[in-house]
Amino acid sequence: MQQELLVNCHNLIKIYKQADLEVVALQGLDLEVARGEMIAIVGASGSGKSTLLNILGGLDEPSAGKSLVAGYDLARLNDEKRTRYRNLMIGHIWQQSGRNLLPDLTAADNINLPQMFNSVSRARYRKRTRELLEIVGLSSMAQKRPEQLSGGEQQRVAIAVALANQPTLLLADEPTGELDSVTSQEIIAFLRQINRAFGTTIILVTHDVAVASVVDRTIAIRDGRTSTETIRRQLPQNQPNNPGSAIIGLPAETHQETIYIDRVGLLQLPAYAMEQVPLRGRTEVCIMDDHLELWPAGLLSDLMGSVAQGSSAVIGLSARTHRETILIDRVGRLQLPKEAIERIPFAGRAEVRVSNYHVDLWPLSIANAGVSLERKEPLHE
Ligand SMILES: Nc1ncnc2c1ncn2[C@@H]1O[C@H](COP(=O)(O)OP(=O)(O)OP(=O)(O)O)[C@@H](O)[C@H]1O
Repeated sequence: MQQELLVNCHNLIKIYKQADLEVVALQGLDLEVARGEMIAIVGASGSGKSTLLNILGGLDEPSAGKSLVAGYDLARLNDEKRTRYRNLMIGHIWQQSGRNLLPDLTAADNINLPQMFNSVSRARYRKRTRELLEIVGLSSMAQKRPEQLSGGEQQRVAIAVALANQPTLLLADEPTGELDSVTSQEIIAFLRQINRAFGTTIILVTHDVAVASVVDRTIAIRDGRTSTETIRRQLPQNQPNNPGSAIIGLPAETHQETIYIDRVGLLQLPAYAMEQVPLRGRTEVCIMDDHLELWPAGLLSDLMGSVAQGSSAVIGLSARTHRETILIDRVGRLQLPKEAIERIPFAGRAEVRVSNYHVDLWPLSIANAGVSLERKEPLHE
């Protein structure tokens, strides 16, 4: 990742202890977020999304692992530093309006409050509140209490509250969970505008898969670990996606997934790859010069005829290509052969490309060459 990292978590672990019970909520999670990015975190209930957000927001302490945000080491904050971190660096938006806004205060006073806690002068916070109400399109609602506002308007005020102290990182935990789909889209689009206009880094937890088309990356968490990453890309027109492979069905703007590979080569293929290529049970791993190809076991021999007869120019494999058959389970989990991780420089992650008959894994450095991520320079206020 070329941009400055704002969030850098590695092997993050969170264990909750209750009486004699231990719940491992995060079990070795890796996450990197560049300054100015907007990413979504998705995952089943209980997968650890809120735990991660609470740690990043300084509301909870990690049990082990690296967790750095804007130079703050979240595992080593004393009370004073933690309060400063929460007040100055972080904006939080929750699903429930009651958690975002105080019901007895007007919209304007709700936005004033966090600034007053930060000892901002009255003149400055009133000016900032007026500006924020304008930004969220609610200037005329300044004196309304939350119950006098619609759900979408309440979340707009919540966004203004979260932005009050100009946070570096905005954390939104299911901010549209209680809204209808049209209002949800408006709020997500609005968060995107904030991200673009002010360069505020945003991490959004959501169940809404449509959000993937709005954010820069979507990271899926499974059982307290990062499992897949979907990057929204702009592929240049007329550029071959992958020389030497027939990638199917990728429009100019497409989603490609990056998966994580651990040190011993364990990985899980994304669901769509498993749906398109019948790899279940066993797969043949072909180690090419710069990437790996995973073929359904037996199919290659059928296509190439006898290996002893040489090579197939059509499918680009020579008889000398190193091949090995490995096991793969129903949900796409497998362990790459040692030789594969030694020969291909994955450095923990691979881009998945699905072809007609096979699934390819490319190291990011090679996969990214010539295919630029659609990113913008953050604007500062
Ligand atoms: N304070 C706590 N004490 C004990 N266990 C907890 C605590 N908070 C979370 N957990 C447990 O940690 C695991 C991860 O929970 P978390 O709330 O982070 O998941 P989630 O992905 O946000 O779920 P949801 O989508 O339902 O909000 C769960 O097993 C949960 O029961």
